[in-house]
Amino acid sequence: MSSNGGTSTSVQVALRIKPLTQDDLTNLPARFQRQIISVSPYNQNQVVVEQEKRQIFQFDHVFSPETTQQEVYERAIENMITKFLEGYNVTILAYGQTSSGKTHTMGTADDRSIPPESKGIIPRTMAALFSLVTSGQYKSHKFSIKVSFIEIHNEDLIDLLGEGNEEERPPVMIREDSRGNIYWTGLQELKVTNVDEVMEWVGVTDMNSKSSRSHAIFSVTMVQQKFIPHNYIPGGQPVTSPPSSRPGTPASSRFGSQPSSRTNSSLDKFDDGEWVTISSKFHFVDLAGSERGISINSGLLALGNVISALGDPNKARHTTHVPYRDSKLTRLLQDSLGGNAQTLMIACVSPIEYNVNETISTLKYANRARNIKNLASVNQEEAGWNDVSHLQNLVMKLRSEISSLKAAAAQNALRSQNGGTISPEKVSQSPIINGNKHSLNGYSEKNNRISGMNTPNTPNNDIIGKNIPITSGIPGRMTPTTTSGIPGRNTPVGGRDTPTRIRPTSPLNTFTNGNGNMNIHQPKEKESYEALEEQLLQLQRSYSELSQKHAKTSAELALHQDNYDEMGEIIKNNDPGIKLKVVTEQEIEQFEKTISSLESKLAITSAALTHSESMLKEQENRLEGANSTNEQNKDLVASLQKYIKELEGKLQQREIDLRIASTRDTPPSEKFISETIQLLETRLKEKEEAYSELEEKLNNFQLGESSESSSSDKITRLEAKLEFLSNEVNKLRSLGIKLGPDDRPEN
Ligand SMILES: Nc1ncnc2c1ncn2[C@@H]1O[C@H](COP(=O)(O)OP(=O)(O)OP(=O)(O)O)[C@@H](O)[C@H]1O
Repeated sequence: MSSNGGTSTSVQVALRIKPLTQDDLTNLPARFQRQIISVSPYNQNQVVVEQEKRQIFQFDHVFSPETTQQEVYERAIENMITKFLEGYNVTILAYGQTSSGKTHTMGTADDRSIPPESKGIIPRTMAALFSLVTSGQYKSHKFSIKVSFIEIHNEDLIDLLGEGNEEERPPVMIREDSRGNIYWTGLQELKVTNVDEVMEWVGVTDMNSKSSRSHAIFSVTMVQQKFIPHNYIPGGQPVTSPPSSRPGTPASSRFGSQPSSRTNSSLDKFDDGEWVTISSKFHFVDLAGSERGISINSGLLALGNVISALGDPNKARHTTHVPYRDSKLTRLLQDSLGGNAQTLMIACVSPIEYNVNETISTLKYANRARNIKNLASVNQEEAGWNDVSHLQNLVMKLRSEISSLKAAAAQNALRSQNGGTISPEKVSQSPIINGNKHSLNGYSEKNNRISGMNTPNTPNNDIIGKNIPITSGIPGRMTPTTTSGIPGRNTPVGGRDTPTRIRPTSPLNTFTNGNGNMNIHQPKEKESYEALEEQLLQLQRSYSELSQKHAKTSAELALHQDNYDEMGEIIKNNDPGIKLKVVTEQEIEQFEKTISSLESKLAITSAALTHSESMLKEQENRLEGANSTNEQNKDLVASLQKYIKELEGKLQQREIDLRIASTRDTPPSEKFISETIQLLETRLKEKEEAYSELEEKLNNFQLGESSESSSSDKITRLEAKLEFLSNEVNKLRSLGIKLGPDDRPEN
């Protein structure tokens, strides 16, 4: 599978705000029904959350509560179908709290009872896909479309389309190929040819009863064969039509309609261009309710960690490890997040205040996902390069072309010898032509021999087998020529010449005029002849390599088969002298199940550990915050204490003033006087204490701690206060008030 370059694309994120439903209106107290989220009136891709503080979030699309299913499809999904047909992997994920509209949006639970306008993304996409692949636009393509549907519940993979008893089915296993593509085995994949069939399968799974704690993944795998003419201009119109089928392979049906065919000779058909195989997969993921993520669902937890590792710009810069293996969900979505896929996340939210915390958390989560970068590329390979029969045919065609060219060259040589004309007899007598004839005969014998040996493949079946290994069959096994007697064993065509990977050219087009007569210029002809011979040599080399590989594989297979047979014999004879432990397929399956369950447990533990770590970090941050608040509070208490002291001072002063004022009209009593004196003494004492404190500070004053002028200012202020107090005392004395037993009033 070649990657055609690869385009870096960000994960697209759409936000969908659900309308207030009858359920919300009846079940929630009216005071919580206030709508707190809306589309910004200034930017259609922004939402505004109105709470104590206003928050604005930006997305690639924002769908208001009024947006219809059709509008969501047209604005966000339609272009992804085009990408899927171009050969890109596509993933759409619906994220959000329970009842936020994920299933409604995806159409995961759609069946016949759903009115057309309410149908979700899956039925709309499938309808569009089938309509496109059967349209004239893709008439030169052959398609094979398969669907699968799985549920992930507590790290268990459940095949929703699986037949029979769940316990008896092979375990669903997640695998990664050498190119990093994720695929799964043991899963039922159903070939579908129209949207009704698809929705029937979806309908029988009863997704309406899907737990909000489980994830549902509906997947479409598409394999298409496309004919690319040699004079193909990328992005432009193909210049020629493709042949009806690849040579040596019967044409497979394209949902009833055959690709258009020309009335070309088989050589023309073959040489016009090449068949390429494009395979792509489309995942529709309806995630579990996000509010349960933290407490229950390790998949969502791991998804959060993956998004965080890929989407948080600070982390993404330093993180080399992305914890895909922490859960089955993230493992399945590995190539959709940061890998080879075009990905859209639809974040679903409720509009009302009651759900505000979950809404904000969804908005933040989705916003982070926008930073994830994928590297999407078309999954394409030329058809037949792993296919022996295809390569054999290629060798035959090239040999035939060389023979024709040799014949033409001889004819030309004779024509120039005879002044431009040539009789048929002369042609047949020509030694060159005889040589040709001989070689043509030789070729034709070989041709017969090869055709007899080959089992033509049906391209679609062959390709699907290679790309999506489903059950225990060996992926990518070629259709063998069975001579060894061992079922399924591949046998190479030993000792034959070898083709190599080249683009077939069209020499006949180059050398044939409109009437089909030869019109050959010798130098040109020689060049082409040499080029063809070179191509043939290359093909022979490559073919020989392929044969050797086949021989090796066959030998290995034979060895295994022998061991297997030997063991079978031992078991059959039940020889008590030999105690051999025979590992049966059932045991392997059992091991795989145990490994799978251990992996699940490990994933849950690892996800919980990651979660605990993040909780710990959060607690540490909170503690740090609390400490700093504490410090601030201490400062506040100190300044408040100071303020209270000041107020107390003022109050005392005010009391003194009042007492003095009251003595003006009536002579003060003994008690009054002694209380006033006590007050004044306290005040004086306080001032003295403050004064001595200041004096001490002044003594300890270090240069640089405070300016000299500010210290002297304080002293001046204190001196003024002292003066004020002694004035007050004098005033009291002048009123004849005795301020102590030894005091002498002024009169
Ligand atoms: N955009 C919408 N328009 C009309 N009704 C909607 C919309 N979105 C959701 N609903 C309705 O709200 C209810 C809850 O939606 P839905 O079942 O899709 O939520 P969910 O997020 O899939 O929940 P869960 O996590 O439990 O699977 C359903 O009755 C659905 O029809």
